[in-house]
Amino acid sequence: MADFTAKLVLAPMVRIGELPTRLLALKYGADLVWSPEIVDRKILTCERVYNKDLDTVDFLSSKGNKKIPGVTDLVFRTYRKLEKDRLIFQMGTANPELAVKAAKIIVKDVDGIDINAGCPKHFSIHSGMGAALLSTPDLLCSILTSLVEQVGKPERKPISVKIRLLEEKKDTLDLVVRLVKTGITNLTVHFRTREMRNREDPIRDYLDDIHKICKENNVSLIVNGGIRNYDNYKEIQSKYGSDVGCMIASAAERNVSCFRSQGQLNWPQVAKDYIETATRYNNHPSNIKYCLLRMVPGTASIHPVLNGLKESEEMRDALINIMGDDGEVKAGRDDITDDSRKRRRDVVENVDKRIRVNEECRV
Ligand SMILES: Cc1cc2nc3c(=O)[nH]c(=O)nc-3n(C[C@H](O)[C@H](O)[C@H](O)COP(=O)(O)O)c2cc1C
Repeated sequence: MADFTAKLVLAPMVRIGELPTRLLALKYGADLVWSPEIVDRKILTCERVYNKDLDTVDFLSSKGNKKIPGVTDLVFRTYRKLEKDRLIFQMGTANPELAVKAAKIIVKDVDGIDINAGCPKHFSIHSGMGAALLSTPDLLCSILTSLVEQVGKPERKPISVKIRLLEEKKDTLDLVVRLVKTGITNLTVHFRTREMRNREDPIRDYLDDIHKICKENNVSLIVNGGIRNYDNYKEIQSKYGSDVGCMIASAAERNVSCFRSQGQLNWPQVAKDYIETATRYNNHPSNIKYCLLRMVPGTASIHPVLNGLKESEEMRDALINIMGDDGEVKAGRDDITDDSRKRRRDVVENVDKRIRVNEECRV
């Protein structure tokens, strides 16, 4: 059974936390990785398929993907050989019965089920999910106890929850006291309130109180919010206790090697590693592009090159053959094929055109 105590983990992140990012996070030193949030109703439309070409387990939706019509029906993919014992599946739900039904579909292929009770986005809260559950603690506790009794115990898999701070300390502590009695194994607290943005400093004023309640009830605590890298994780542990875990989101979105105890790698190296992993596991090109454009700084000359590409192989070519180790577009490479040279010329011309247009706009 996955143990959360004192672990350094990759946060759940919609779109970012697909298989390639999770595998890289594990490679670079994360102890556990969270899937992006997937809502119960979506899981209920899925069929489990073993993908023998990739050796992955895929969950395919019979309803397709509304955002990219006709393009993909892949909802979730896991590579058990590397993720086994380390993958926590995050679910969005506002209904105990649906949560249990959905969890039963997925539970054998993951190592824990986490409930999202912290997302402040409209799509979550308008249907009572995410941070809306902080205002309906009876419902949240009933979801958690149902999952613990009907899925966690029979399948021997941990059930956990991720929350944010409430406006008042007392309300937050009252909620924590209730949550730790539901049978959950771990509590993750994003130490910001629902109204706070990620760029604001987290509030850790009563982390000790939350930690004490967790400890007394044998529930592990993972601290989230503003943690940038491995050294930060060690600082948090030395300040708040060696049994405290840490979860990283935004910093891993920018550079997933932040989990390395030896210090993070430079972004071009990580981007190359990412594209190799993403193409190997046949990740969707639009998702590859989305993730790459978050890790490649907007000031790097390869950024507009990537921005102009659609196919995975083109992005791979751009990062492996066109970009130098410094993250800039290389000049004068003669060891590349005619095809990639032509494509390179096209994209470089494209960049030149964009630069010219930008400069003309500034005048
Ligand atoms: C791109 C992105 C997607 C996110 N998606 C989710 C999600 O699916 N579920 C969730 O509980 N939180 C989600 N979050 C919130 C993070 O898990 C985390 O709580 C928050 O970013 C604070 O951590 P940080 O300061 O390390 O960024 C997301 C954050 C980002 C940046």
